[in-house]
Amino acid sequence: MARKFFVGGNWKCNGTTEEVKKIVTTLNEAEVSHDVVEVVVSPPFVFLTLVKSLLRSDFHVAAQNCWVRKGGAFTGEVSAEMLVNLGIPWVIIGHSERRALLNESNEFVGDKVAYALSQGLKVIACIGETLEQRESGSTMAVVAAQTKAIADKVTNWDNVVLAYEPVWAIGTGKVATPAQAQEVHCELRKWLNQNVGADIAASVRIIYGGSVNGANCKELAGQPDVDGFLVGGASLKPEFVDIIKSATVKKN
Ligand SMILES: O=C(CO)COP(=O)(O)O
Repeated sequence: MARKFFVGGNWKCNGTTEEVKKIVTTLNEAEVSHDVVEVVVSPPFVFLTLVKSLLRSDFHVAAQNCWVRKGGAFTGEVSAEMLVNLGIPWVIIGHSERRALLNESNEFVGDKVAYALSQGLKVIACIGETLEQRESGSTMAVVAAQTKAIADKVTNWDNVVLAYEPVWAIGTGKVATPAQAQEVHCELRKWLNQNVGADIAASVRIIYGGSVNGANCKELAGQPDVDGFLVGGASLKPEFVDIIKSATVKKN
């Protein structure tokens, strides 16, 4: 099965109403065919309905997190049921900023992914090693353990996109080289093949995140196991359109 190129824009904790409207206008005017690329933008919770109402219908919206189980007495949380109720199709789970700053463990992330899927959401599940882990040679062990915690709880991977985001590349301007990204994506696909199944390994999209911009996206997109991007800083700028258009590299 061909893996459709996927470009996500993670706006993180950024934006005002005016800025959000401006970004959406830029996206709506972009000459991009959804035949070659699936585009999903992820504003903060408070802007989800605004973005959904203004954004072109061939692009979709993701929340940046959701609660691990059914909603209830969990002050400050937003449940998967609420996202479904608002017609939000996607959610990002396990971003390294949440893993590091909010102590989300591999198991907690696995539980969240499983619960969100069970409610009908599609999930962008994030994994990735720190600089220290890379330098000590444990990159694959780390990302395999993160992926295993998801695989332990998930049987149907149809609605999962795996985002490999090395922590040392996030927001640092220090992008992984195309070879570094390809190496990990290829190993992850092998891991999925051995531990989850051949069909799933062949069909799951593994996207790269970490300092992707308009200048480096094409070469990264040219790697056989790079199926798209999860973009932070550059997704707030007009160059996000160039990143979306890097999908055409796969067509050549
Ligand atoms: O964390 C990221 C996307 O989720 C990547 O962020 P940057 O593109 O700003 O490095």
